[in-house]
Amino acid sequence: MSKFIVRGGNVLAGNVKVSGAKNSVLPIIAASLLGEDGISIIRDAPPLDDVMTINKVLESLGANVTYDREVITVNAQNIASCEAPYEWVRKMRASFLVMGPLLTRTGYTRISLPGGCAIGTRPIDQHLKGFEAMGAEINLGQGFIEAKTKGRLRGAKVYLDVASVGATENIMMAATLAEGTTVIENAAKEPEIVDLANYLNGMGAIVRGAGTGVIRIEGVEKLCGVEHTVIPDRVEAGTFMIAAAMTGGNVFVEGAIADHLGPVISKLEEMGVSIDAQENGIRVRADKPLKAVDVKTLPYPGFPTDMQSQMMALLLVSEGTSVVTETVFENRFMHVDQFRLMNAEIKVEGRGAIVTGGAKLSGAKVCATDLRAGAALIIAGLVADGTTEVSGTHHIDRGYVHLAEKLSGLGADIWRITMDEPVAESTKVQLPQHEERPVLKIQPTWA
Ligand SMILES: CC(=O)N[C@H]1[C@@H](OP(=O)(O)OP(=O)(O)OC[C@H]2O[C@@H](n3ccc(=O)[nH]c3=O)[C@H](O)[C@@H]2O)O[C@H](CO)[C@@H](O)[C@@H]1O
Ligand SMILES: C=C(OP(=O)(O)O)C(=O)O
Repeated sequence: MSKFIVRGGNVLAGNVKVSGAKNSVLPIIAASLLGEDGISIIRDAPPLDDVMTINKVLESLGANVTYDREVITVNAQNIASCEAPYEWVRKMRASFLVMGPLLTRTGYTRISLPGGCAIGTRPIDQHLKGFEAMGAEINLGQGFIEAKTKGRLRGAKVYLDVASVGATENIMMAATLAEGTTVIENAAKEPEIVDLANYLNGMGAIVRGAGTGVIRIEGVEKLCGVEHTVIPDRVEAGTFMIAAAMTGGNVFVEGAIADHLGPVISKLEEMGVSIDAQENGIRVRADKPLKAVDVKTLPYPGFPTDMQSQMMALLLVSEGTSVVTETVFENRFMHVDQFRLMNAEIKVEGRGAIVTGGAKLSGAKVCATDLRAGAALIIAGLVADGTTEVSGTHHIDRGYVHLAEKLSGLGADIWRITMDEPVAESTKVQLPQHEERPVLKIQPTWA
C-alpha cells in the first residue's frame, strides 16, 4: 500500500510538462483493433495504469502490443479472441470501448459488463442502442454482453439521449467498417472525440464533424495501422493550473492547450487568477486573494466534471460562498467527506454543494475516493496546515503520471511512501514480455 504525504505551505513556481491525455489514448488503443493491416504507433502514450490495463485487454484478444518510453505499438492483424475478460474490464470502464471495434471487424463480441463506480451508475444503454440501430443483436446475461451481426453492421442514424463520450466513441468506431453512412446526433464534442476521429481517419476511415453535435461516418472496407500523437491531457493541465492558483504561485503548464480548457480558464479568471495562454502552454499566476464563483459541470464545452473536485479545493480557500453543481454524474461528491476531515465547510444538497470559502485547511489522513478526488485532496494538502496523507493511490495512478515528482519539481513538499506490503497488481506499469501465441485469425462471421 502506498500514500502521498504532503506538507502544506509552499508556493508553486516553475515549469511543469503535461503528459498525453488518458481519455484520448484509451479509445485510440481500442481503435487499433480495427487495423487489419500494418502496425499502429501511438506516441505520447502516458505510462498510466489505465493504459497498461487496456494494453492487456488487447493482448488478451490476440493483438501484439509493446510499450516503450511513451510509445505504444499495436499489431492487430491477427485477432484470436472476441471476448474481453472480466479480469480487465472490472478494472476500468474504458475497456468496454473494444466492443465497437470487435463487433464491426468480426461480427461478434462478448464483453464483461462494466460495473458502476464511485461517481455514479454509468449505464451503457446508449452504446447498445447505437449498435442495435446498426443491426446488431444484443444479449445480456451472467455478467456479459454479447453482440453479433449476420453480415456487416449497417450505417444508421443514432440519436444519443445523453451526449455520452464513450457511446459516441464506441459507435463512431463501429461505424467505420459498417456498410453505408452512420450519423450520430447529439454526439459528445470533447477534444478526445476529435483526437479519436483524427486517428481513425489516419487509419483510412471517413469521419466528419467530430467536435460538433453531429458526426457522419461513411463506412469503408478496411482500416490499417497508422502513426499518431495523442493530445495533451487537459484534465492534468487543469489540475496543475488549479494547484498553482491554490498556492498563490506562478507556473507555466507546458503543453496545455487553452482551446481545450475554456471554462476552466474562464472560472479561474473570474476568481482573479491571471492566465496567459501561449503557443506551447499556459502561464498561471495568482498574486491576490481569490473570489468565490459558482461552477456547474456540463458536457464539453461546459465545465468538465473531471475538474469539479479540484475546483472545489480551490473554492475552499477563496473569499465567499460558492455553489458547485454536478450535472454529469449523480454521485460525484464523495470527496466532500474527505475535505471535511481537513476542516472544510461544505453542505451537499442533491446535485449542489455549498462551499464556504476562507477555510483554514488542516492536514489530515484522507482517502482518494476516485481519481480526481485524489488529485483534489493532494491540492488541498498543498495549502493545509501540517501534513496530509492521501491513501487510495491506485485511483490516482489511473490518471496522473508521476504526480508527486511533477509537483515537487514546482516546489511542493510532497512524496510518496510505500508500506511493506506486496505491490498491488494495479500499480505495476511494465507490461510483461509479449508471449508467443497461436496465430488464430478470427474471420468476420460473414466471410
Ligand atoms: C475514459 C473516458 O473518456 N472517461 C471520461 C468519459 O467517461 P464516459 O464515457 O464513461 O462518460 P459518459 O460521457 O458516457 O457519461 C456521461 C453521462 O452519461 C450517462 N450515460 C452514459 C452512457 C450511456 O450509455 N448512458 C448514460 O446514461 C452517464 O451515466 C453519465 O451520467 O466522459 C466522462 C464525462 O465527461 C468523464 O468524466 C470521463 O473521464
Ligand atoms: C472518471 C474518469 O475516468 P474514467 O471514465 O476512466 O473512470 C476521470 O478521468 O476522471
